Amino acid sequence: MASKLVISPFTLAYYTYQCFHSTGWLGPVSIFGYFVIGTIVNKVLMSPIVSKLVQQEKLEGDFRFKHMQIRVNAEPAAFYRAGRVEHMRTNRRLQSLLQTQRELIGKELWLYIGINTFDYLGSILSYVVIAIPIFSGVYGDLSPTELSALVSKNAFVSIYLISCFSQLIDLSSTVTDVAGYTHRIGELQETLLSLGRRKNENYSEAKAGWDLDSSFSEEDAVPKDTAFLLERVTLSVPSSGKLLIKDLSLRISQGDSVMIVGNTGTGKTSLLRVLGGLWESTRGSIQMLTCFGPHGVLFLPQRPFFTDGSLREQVIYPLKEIYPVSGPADDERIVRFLELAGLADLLARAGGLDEQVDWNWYDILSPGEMQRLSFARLFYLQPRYAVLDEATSALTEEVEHELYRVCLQLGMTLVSVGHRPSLEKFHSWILKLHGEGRWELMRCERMKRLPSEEGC
Ligand SMILES: Nc1ncnc2c1ncn2[C@@H]1O[C@H](COP(=O)(O)OP(=O)(O)OP(=O)(O)O)[C@@H](O)[C@H]1O
Repeated sequence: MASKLVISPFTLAYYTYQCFHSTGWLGPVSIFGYFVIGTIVNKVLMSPIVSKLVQQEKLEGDFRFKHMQIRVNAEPAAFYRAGRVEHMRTNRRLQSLLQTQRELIGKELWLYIGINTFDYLGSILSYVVIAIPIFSGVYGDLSPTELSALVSKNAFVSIYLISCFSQLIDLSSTVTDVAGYTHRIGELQETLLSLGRRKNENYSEAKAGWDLDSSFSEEDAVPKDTAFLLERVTLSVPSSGKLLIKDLSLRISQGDSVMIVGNTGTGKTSLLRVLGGLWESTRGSIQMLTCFGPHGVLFLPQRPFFTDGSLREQVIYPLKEIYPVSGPADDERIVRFLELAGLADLLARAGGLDEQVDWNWYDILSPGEMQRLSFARLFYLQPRYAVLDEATSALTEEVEHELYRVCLQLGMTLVSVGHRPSLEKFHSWILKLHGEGRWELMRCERMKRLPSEEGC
């Protein structure tokens, strides 16, 4: 397509000149007029195709997403006996995709008819251009031999000029495809750019990336052993504006583990999202003063996350390579942490640390095992601060006790969201969220209540 577009202006200019030379002004003017009409008709036929193509791409994405959703949730859907309803819903998406594809084909049909008609009439036009001067007597004084030589020369030039235009018109179908895809990609880019521009001014993060030796300058007023500093933070749900926390001031420092409690929907996970910089606070400032990563801050989300790959890759995630050095020492550490997490048998099930398994980790692990594996990862990465969002909800109190004990033994300061009172003993502070912006901060051992305005 690009080569045709680049070469076309030169061939058009050359054959326009040749055509003018052979047939006078009548030839080029009628051919150019024909091209203008063809372009207008094509434009009218192309416009609805672009928007249909964008719609088709969106529906195709929705259908693939639904397909993936069923694959991932096949077991829960089977427990609900939801085969029929899921089949109906998936079918509905497929039908709407097929309907759009049919409409697209219908519109493309008219475009193809337009293109072919233009090609067909173009070849007739070339003979009309040649015939007019002959029948109007311009070449009346030529002998039949001279006339046939002239006709053959003129025919070549005008046919070639029309064919140059036809090639441009033939590009219409390719142009509509490119325009549709470009439009869709443009929409994605605009969304990403607007997200990038909406810089979170209330949030600052210590050196991005996995900085293992991060430290702060001496002049820094905040002690080096502080992970988060929140000043009068107000937090609302972005989509609905529902107020969750109002004017929260909090400092989370080394050794001062905090447990966040509260009813369902009061904003516990949302507060962690704000700490992690995923959500913006409505007001106030949040500083993450310790870098993210091993020896820094690590988040354990409510839903465990596993990647594809070997058991080792699950444990060291999100490190790409084995840190600090590959080899038996690292293998021993991983095995020891798997044992501490209560997953000694997993090594045999996976066929070793580096066996490339062909299963989906979500399918072969129970919810409790997933949480245990997440803890094995935490033990391996050994952050200074671990932010745990209901990370032991599928485990018994005894197992929970053991895992938390190991975390503290490894020197981690914890920020946990949890519901069980048995967790309190691992924390120095309890932040209780009451909803609608209200909260209270309590010292854990003595449960000394502090007024909302004071920080930790
Ligand atoms: N991605 C989201 N988009 C819009 N609203 C959300 C989103 N996630 C949570 N919410 C809403 O924000 C409010 C707080 O949710 P959050 O997950 O923080 O509650 P929680 O206290 O952690 O609850 P739970 O104890 O059930 O985990 C809820 O009303 C919830 O519906």
